[in-house]
Amino acid sequence: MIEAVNLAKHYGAKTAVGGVTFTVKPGMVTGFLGPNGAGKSTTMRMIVGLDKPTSGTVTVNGKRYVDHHDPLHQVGALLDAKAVHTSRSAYNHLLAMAATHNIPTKRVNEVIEMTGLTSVAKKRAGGFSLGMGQRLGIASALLGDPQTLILDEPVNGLDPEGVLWVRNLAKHLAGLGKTVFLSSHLMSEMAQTADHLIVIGRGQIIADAPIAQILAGTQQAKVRVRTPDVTRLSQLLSGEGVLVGSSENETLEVSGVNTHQIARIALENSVLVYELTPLTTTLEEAYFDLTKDAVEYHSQEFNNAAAAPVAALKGR
Ligand SMILES: Nc1ncnc2c1ncn2[C@@H]1O[C@H](COP(=O)(O)OP(=O)(O)OP(=O)(O)O)[C@@H](O)[C@H]1O
Repeated sequence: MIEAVNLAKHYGAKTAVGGVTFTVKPGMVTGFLGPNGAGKSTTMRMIVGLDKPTSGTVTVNGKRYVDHHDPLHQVGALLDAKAVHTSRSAYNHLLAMAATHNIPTKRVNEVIEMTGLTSVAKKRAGGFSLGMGQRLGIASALLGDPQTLILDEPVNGLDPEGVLWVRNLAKHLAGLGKTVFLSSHLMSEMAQTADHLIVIGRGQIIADAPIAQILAGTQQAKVRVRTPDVTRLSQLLSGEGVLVGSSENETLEVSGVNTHQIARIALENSVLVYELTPLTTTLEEAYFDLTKDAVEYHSQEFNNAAAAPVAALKGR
């Protein structure tokens, strides 16, 4: 269990985390989402005592991280996979960590095998690829078989097999009753892994809810309707609380009425309908909707001007 109360971190005039209160519960996977610079890593670093809060408190399994006598058994964290002694082998890195908690060598071998590092365990960690480094970071987090796991971007750089493995691992650990808190920018992955989401933007909590509630609550459910009589059906459906949009020929996207109501209105007015499909909101859509006012670093949109040099090259 992780409990943050009014947790804040300021760097001079910059507010990295602006007084957040949340609980990460055991027995489920909690995803931590937010735009670049939103405060995810700073929050995670404060949980494990790497950054000192400016104000507020955060505890893991009931105590501040620094007050635990056996921190590796309490909380395993992957925060920066590059934070290893580069000339040390993966095996020796884990062995050194294990020695601090009297963890037997058998467990070092176990986590090496679990994370698929067996063939490179005796190689210099400094020469590892991004993905192998991530695997070593995850192995370090698992070493003490902790009750709470904190994984900052664990699938970053992993191959598809590794991504699937992290997903199954997170679910498995949550199934054992552990607290699993992980961040990712990969929405489709988060949608398949997390039970609960905490969304942060500009250092403030934007949402803290089960994933199903976030998907259901952010946007009105839409129905895609295909009809040759777009204009007439739009007029018939338009009304209070009903929004009708048209994205392509013979297609309407309608919100505010369900499929049954649309079918009835079409039938009563003899309008032919080819298709009625309830559209489900993806986590990506829900995320964009939630964070639209909290994005600090905006990317340039692709337009014809931006694409011009590419088009010019192609034309050569
Ligand atoms: N040591 C520091 N000194 C000054 N500012 C910092 C420091 N660490 C973080 N910040 C700032 O605090 C804000 C939050 O950063 P943080 O790394 O927590 O965001 P994040 O949500 O993890 O972002 P990303 O998704 O890009 O990893 C950013 O504006 C960042 O520039």
